[in-house]
Amino acid sequence: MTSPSHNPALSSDHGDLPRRGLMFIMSSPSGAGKTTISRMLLERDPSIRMSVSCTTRPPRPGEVDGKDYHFVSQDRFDATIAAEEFLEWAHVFGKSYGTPKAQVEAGLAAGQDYLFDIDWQGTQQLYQKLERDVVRVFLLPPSIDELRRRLTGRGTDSAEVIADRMARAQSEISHWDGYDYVLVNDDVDRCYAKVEQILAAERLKRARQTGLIGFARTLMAPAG
Ligand SMILES: Nc1ncnc2c1ncn2[C@@H]1O[C@H](COP(=O)(O)OP(=O)(O)OP(=O)(O)O)[C@@H](O)[C@H]1O
Ligand SMILES: Nc1nc2c(ncn2[C@@H]2O[C@H](COP(=O)(O)O)[C@@H](O)[C@H]2O)c(=O)[nH]1
Repeated sequence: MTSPSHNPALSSDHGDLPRRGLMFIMSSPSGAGKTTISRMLLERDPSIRMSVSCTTRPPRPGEVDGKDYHFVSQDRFDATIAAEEFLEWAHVFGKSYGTPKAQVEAGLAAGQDYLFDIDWQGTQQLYQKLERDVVRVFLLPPSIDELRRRLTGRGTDSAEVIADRMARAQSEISHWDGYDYVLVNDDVDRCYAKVEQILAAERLKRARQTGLIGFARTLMAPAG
């Protein structure tokens, strides 16, 4: 039911104005916890949707095609690049990863928020293309030893893959200053709470509130 004080320029009784969606990017060295925090966010916040990437790496145990990634051949990946159907793509750890364009562009205009688990190269590309829509968050592990423990403890990768990811961790970490927010993922719940706060504040940014001009006009119109 509409409250007596309801202004029809508001999109809901909660005082929300129509707004453009945002692109919430989480990056980190492998094993710092992006997937863990992303899953919590997707479970708890129905207003954000995962941008599912394409990759040429094989699935890990438990990963589902179309949910965790679109697992594709290198030929298929290359054809998608040629057709300009990626918003961004990069080589990471010897494999190809890319963000499909299709759903994201239309969704943003309709107010849909998207979550991206992508590396620093992809983050730079998205920032160059869609700067105003992008929110960049970088997760750091509390220590390098803890990062190794997490990669080993996850139990999904061979010793060779873990060694490769550890060898690249410091170079990944060197990109921390290309992000808007940098969080140390020491305790999962504490880190998640900070992510939630960032998302809440970013959603309220004036520039995203496409309904603001019209709403302010209704308030400034001469009383009739
Ligand atoms: N704050 C934390 N404390 C302890 N363990 C954690 C924490 N955050 C994540 N982990 C654990 O660390 C391991 C790696 O986490 P996760 O898979 O989320 O990392 P990732 O950054 O997504 O890695 P990748 O880039 O390789 O996909 C998992 O086993 C996860 O349960
Ligand atoms: N530039 C992009 N990077 C991506 C994308 N999808 C994932 N990633 C990053 O790759 C590494 C490795 O991921 P993993 O699942 O194999 O452990 C990690 O840093 C991801 O953030 C993408 O579409 N574009």
